[in-house]
Amino acid sequence: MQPAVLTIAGSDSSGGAGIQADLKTFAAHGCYGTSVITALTAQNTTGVQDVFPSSPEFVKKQIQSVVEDIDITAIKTGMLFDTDNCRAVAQALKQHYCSSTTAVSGSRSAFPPTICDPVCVSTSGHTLLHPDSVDIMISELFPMSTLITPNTQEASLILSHRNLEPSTKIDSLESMLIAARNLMTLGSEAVLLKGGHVTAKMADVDRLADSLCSEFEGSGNKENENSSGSNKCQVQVFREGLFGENMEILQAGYGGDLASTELVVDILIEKERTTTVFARPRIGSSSTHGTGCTLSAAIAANMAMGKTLVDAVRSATIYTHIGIGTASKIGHGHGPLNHLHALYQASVPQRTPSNPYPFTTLLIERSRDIWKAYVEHDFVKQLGKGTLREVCFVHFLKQDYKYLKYYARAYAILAAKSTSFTSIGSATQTIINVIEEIDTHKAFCAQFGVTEEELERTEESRATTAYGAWLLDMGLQGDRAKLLIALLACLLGYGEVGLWLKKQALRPESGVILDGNKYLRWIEDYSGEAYQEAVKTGLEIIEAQAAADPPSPSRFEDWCEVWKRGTTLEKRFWDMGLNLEY
Ligand SMILES: Cc1ncc(COP(=O)(O)O)c(N)n1
Repeated sequence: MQPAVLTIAGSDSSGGAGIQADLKTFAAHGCYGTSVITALTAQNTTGVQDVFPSSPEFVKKQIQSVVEDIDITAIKTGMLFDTDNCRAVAQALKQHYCSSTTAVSGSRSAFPPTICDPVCVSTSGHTLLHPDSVDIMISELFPMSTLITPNTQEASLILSHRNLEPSTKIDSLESMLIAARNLMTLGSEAVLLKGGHVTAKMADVDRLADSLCSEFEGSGNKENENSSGSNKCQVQVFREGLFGENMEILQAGYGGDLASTELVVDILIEKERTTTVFARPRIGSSSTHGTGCTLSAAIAANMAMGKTLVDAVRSATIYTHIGIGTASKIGHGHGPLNHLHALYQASVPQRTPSNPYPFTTLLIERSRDIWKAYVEHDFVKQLGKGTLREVCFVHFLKQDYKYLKYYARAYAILAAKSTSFTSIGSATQTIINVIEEIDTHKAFCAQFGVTEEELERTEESRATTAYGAWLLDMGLQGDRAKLLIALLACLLGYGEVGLWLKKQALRPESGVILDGNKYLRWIEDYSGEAYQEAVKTGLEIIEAQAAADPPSPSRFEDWCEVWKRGTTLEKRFWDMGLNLEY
């Protein structure tokens, strides 16, 4: 299925914004792009040199030609330039979509999802919509729009035309929320207010989420990727490419100041009580020409593919973010984004100072539930409280001893698949580390009355064999990256568990106690410097691999499956520990 999507916008001769950005974005999403040109611009990355508008009659004709022949699944509008063209667009669309006998005349439900990007002024400061046309755009186009997507400057301009607050500067998340709510009164079904020009930090996002939740009588849920079950209100916060829950291990490796990371935040309001906040790290780049066009085109394409509005906006913000992050320098001014990144590589954000582990963050985010089930397993909690039955711990230790043999052998395969002395060396070093870890194991076991002979004689449990054999299989399948990811779930998970337990111990209500805990040494080992250093090295290797050879979307999906499987097998290993299953 290749849904047809229509853009009604201006042409950008430099190819970064307008019609050209839209068509590339549609293509990148697997949609068939059609276009109605409202104006030609003589434009490049340094500015707009001239504009030559299409006549309103010709705009209407183009729309009729397209919609009478092709079944359009979503529409986006961009630069409309003047009052006559705004009217022409509204009339032609109404004429087609509201004249059919089945359509409720004039009602928005007659239209395909319609995204209105109220383009008013170019980034370079050139007028793209006559100031006296703003009123017509509001009265004619907003009521037929599923979503409008102004930036803060456009929002100020639009609101000032209706004497609504804040008519001047929108420079904080609080003023963005007020503006977005006021924009909701202008007739569109939903509003996405883009905060690219607003400076925000993590604490600002938390404060906004808290105030939204308390405003809605605490029935909202500000957890990442969760929504409240109540249909009365919904508050969601998406933090993309930023460390979230159960990512102690990534934050520890980061070593910077997360609180000072500059974020870009967009606010989506669908209904009075349905608000979604999208936050991501700001990329310091001059390749931002056409960002607004690209975002609205991506939302339209995602909706044409059947996504809900929230999902469409979420993936469009990620698509656009990666487009900025992977852009090549083109032209002498504000260059275009890389619209086609999704065709060649998966949507993995670039490494930045605020997140040096974007690939790993994405892997964890993609299978967050399994990861949480693994690192916050009952076995781990009981171990932290010191209530874990000794027989379970000993059983686990014996099986872990068996497992580590597979683990070391898998690293030997990794060494064989490595082509530089550095990578051969680091795989070999891990084998040496594992052998040293075995000594710790033996010492532990001795402490619990288990001799080395008994360890060797232990029968392997099914969970151990399944996990170990799978690791070796991943090694034999060919892709070095796949093997690295297969090994990562273990390396990272134990580091996370060590740090998580240490953190829990600071919260008396968690019940985790380190003083007098008979498993303290285990916790100390995995939260200790040596193990954490090994984790850091592992993270560096996997991130370097992903950055040096960015995966295609399908290869990335394969990798996600490997990660998910590894995490599941780890979780089953704890299950086995608790249930003493052989
Ligand atoms: C044809 C056309 N449409 C839209 C924009 C806005 O894009 P930007 O805000 O990046 O200048 C533009 N410059 N040209």
